[in-house]
Amino acid sequence: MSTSLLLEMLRRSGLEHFYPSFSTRGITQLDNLVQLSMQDYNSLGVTSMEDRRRLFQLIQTIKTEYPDVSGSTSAPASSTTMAPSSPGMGTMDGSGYEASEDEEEAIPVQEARQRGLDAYSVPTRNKGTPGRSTGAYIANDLTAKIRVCVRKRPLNSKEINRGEKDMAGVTGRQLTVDEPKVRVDMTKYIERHGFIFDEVFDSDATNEDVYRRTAYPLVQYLFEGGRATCFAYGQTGSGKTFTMLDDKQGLYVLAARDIFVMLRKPENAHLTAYIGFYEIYQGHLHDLLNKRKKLHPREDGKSNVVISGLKEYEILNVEGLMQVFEYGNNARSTGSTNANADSSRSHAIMQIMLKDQSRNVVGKLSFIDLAGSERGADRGETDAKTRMEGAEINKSLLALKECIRALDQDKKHTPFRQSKLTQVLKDSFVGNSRTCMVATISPNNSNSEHTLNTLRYADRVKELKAEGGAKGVAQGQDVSAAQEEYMDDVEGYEEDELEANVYDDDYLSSEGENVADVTIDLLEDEEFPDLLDQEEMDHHTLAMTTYDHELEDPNSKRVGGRGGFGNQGALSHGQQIQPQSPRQTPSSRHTLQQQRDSNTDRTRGSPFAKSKSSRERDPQQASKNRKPEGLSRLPMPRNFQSSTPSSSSGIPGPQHRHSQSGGSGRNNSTTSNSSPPLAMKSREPKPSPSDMSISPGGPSDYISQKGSNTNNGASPIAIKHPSINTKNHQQSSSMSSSNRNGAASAGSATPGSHDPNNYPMASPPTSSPTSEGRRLMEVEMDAFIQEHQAQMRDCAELTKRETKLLAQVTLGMSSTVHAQSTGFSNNRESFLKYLSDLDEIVDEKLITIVAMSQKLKALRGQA
Ligand SMILES: Nc1ncnc2c1ncn2[C@@H]1O[C@H](COP(=O)(O)OP(=O)(O)OP(=O)(O)O)[C@@H](O)[C@H]1O
Repeated sequence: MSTSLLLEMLRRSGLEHFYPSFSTRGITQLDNLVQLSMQDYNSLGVTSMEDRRRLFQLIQTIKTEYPDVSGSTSAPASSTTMAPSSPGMGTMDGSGYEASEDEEEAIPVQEARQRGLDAYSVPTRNKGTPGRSTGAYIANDLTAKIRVCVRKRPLNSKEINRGEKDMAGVTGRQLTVDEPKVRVDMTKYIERHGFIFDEVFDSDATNEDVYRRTAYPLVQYLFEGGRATCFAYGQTGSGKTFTMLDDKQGLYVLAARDIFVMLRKPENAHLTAYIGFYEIYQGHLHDLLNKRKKLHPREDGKSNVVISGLKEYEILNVEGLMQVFEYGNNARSTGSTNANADSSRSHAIMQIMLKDQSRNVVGKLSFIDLAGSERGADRGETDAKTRMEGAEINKSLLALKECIRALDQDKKHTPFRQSKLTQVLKDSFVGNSRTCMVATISPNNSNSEHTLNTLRYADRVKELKAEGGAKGVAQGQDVSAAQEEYMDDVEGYEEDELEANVYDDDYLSSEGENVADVTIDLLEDEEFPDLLDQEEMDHHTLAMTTYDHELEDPNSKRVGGRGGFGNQGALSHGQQIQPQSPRQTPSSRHTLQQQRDSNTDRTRGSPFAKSKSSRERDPQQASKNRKPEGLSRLPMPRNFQSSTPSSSSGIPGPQHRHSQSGGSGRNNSTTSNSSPPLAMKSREPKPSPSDMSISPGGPSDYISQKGSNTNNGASPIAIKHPSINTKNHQQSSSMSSSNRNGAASAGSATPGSHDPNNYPMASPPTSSPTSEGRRLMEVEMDAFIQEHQAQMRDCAELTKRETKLLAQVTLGMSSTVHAQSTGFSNNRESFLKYLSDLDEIVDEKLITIVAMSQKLKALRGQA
C-alpha cells in the first residue's frame, strides 16, 4: 500500500493536515494507520472530538474497504477500546466512535459471539448466512422472491437533546449495531453485532433511494402479472409509516407514479388500476375506505387471498390515489405511545390492483405498514387498553414469525390461519409472489435492543430466500436446540399474550361488577363510532369495482354503524343522518380518542370529491364498472337455501332471519318500522340461484357471480355433489374433462391437480382401491383434517364474539352506568343494533358451518 493512498484517504476524511505528524511517527501507509488504537490519538496530536471521530471512522472504513490491509482482519473490534459515554455508556455515533468528552476510561468493544441459533430457532452454522462468520455475500438480485432490506432513520431532535448517539454503522450492505452491555463485575463493554442484508439504507437515504431498490422492482413484476408485497417491520417510531405510507412521499406514492406511466403504454391499455385500503386492528379487518366496515379474509380456489367485502376504487392518476389514501388514512387507528406520539396501533394494508377489462385481477401490489414490533411492556404502556392492543399486535407478529419459520423449514403445514395478519399475507409468501421487507431501525443507543430484535427478525426472513439453499433444521441440525430457542422466542411474548388471555378469561368467566369493568375495557377497544359515516359515491365520476364477494349495496344509506349507536342514541325514529365524510385535514389521522369524541366534526364528501372534474370518464365505461343492479351481499351460499340439506332442515338464510325477526313478538314491532338502523342492514334482492355458481374451496369460495371471472376460468370446483346446481355441474365436468388425461372416469380430478383447499376427489373406484387411490385418499384426509381444525378455530372465534356481544347487551341494559360505556341501553335502538351485530356473526358462522358440511358430505359420498 502506498503513501499516496494513505494521503488520499486522509484527504477524504479532512485529516490530511495530520499527515506530517503521522509520518514523523512512521505512519506512512494504511497498514500503519489501522494498527492505531484510540490511546494513540493524543500523542499523534489528534485531540479535537471531531478529528478523533473522523480518524476512528476512517480506520473502520479502511478495514472494510481494504480487507488485505494487515490489521484490518487481525485487529478485530474486540481489541478496540472505546470511551464511555457520559453520563451513561455507549453513546457512539454511526461510526461506532464514542463521542464522550471524557475519554479517560475506555470501554472495550467486542464482537458479538455467533449464536448457535438465530433469533428464529434455526441454527446459523453452515447456512452460509451473510453477515455471520462465513462472510459470504448473497447475490443481490432485485427480482428475488423475498428481499430483505433495512432502513435506518436519522436521530431525531429529542434523541439528540437527550445526548443519545447513533449506534448503527452502515457500510454498503453491512450494518453493525453496538449494544451497551455490563458484565457481572459491573464493567461496561460494547457488543458489536454485524449483519448483511440485500440493501441497507443509511439515515441520509431518501424515500426515492429506498423506492428504487425495493418497491420499483415489484412494480415491474406487477405488470408481469405477479402478486407483490412490500412491508415495513420495526419498532414503533422507527419510520415504517414514513417509509411505506407517508401521504406525500411514501413508497406507495412513488410506486403509483410509475404504475401510471406504465399504464399509459399501449400494451397496457386494457388495464385499470384500483386501490383498496384496510387495517387489521385487534384481530379484525376494517375497511378504511368504507366506514371501517368489518372485512373477512378468504381464499379463492387458487390460494389467492381475497378480502371479502373490500371496497375498491378505480384510480386514474397519482393525485386520485393520494386523495383516496388520505381519506382512508384519516380512519386509521392510531394512539400515543411513549415512543411515538402518533403511533400506528394497527397493521395497515394498501393494495393497488391491476384489472383487465373483465375486471379480473391480473396483478396486485400491497404496501403494508405493520404496527410497532416491540413488546407492550417495552413500549412503556401502562394502561390496560394500550397493553391489550400491544398484546394483539405481538400475537400477530409472532404468528407471522411462526409462518416464516414453518416456510423456512419446509414444514408441510404453515400456520397462516393463526392470525388475521398471516391470513392476509399468505399469498405474499407462496405461489406466484414476490415480497420485499423493509426493516426500519432507530439508531439511538437506548433502542439498540429493539433494533437488534428487528434485525434478527429480518435476518430470519432473509433465510427464506432460495439462494440460502440449506433449509434450517431440516438439514439435520440441532433440532432440540432449535426447539429450545423457539421456546425462548415464544416466551419473549408470553407476558403480553398472557395479558390478553387473562382479560379474555376474566371477561368470559367472571360475573358482576368485575365483568363490567373488564368488559368496558374490552369494549373501548372494539367500538369504533363511524367517523366516515356516509360516503357519497359519485357514480358519474367514480367507477366502483364490482367483484364477486362485494357484499354491500353502494346505494344503501348506511346509518350509524357498528358502535355508532351509543353516540347516535338521540336519533328519533325515521330521522335522517346526513351523509358525512372524514375530516379533510391531511394531518389529522384518526386517533381512537378522536373517533370517540369527534362525531360532530364532519364534512360532506367522498375520496374523490376534490377531483370530480378531472375524473370525467366515459359514462359507458363508468356504468360498466358500476355494480350491476341486483348484486348484493350474499353471506350465504346460494345452494344453502336452494339445495343443501341444511336449508331443508330449516335453518334460515339471512333474508329469512330478517323476516323472521320481524315477524315475532318484540322483533315484529322493531322490524316493521323502517328505522334507520334497520334500513342500514337491509340488503338488496339476491340473484337467482341460476346466476350463481358454487365452489367448495371454503366459505368464500361458495359464491361467484354469473359473468365474473375471478377464477380465470380455472374453476376450483372439484367435488361432485348432488347439491351443486346444473351450471356448476357443467363447470365441474368441463374442468374435470380438461384435467382428465387418462383419469379413470369423468368428474374426477387428476392426482396432479390436487389442491388441499379444494378437496379434489379420487374417482370412485371401479374395482378394488389402487395404491394410487389410497395415497390420494390420505392426502384428502390430511387436507380435510386441516380444514376441520381451521373451521373449528373460526367457529370458536365467532362464538367468542357472540359471547362478548351478549355480555355487552346484558350489561348495557342492566344500568345506565354501563349503557354509555357499552353503547347498549334498554331501548329499541340498542336492541336493533344487537340484532344487526348478531346477524353478522351468525351469518359468518353459518357460512363456515355450511362450507364444512358440504365438504363433509362430498367426502363421505365419494368415500
Ligand atoms: N428516514 C427518515 N427520515 C426522516 N424522518 C423520519 C425517517 N423515518 C422516520 N422519520 C420520522 O420519525 C417519526 C416516526 O416515524 P413513523 O411514524 O414513520 O414511525 P413508525 O415506525 O411508523 O411508528 P409506529 O409503529 O408507532 O407507527 C416521524 O416523525 C417521521 O417523520
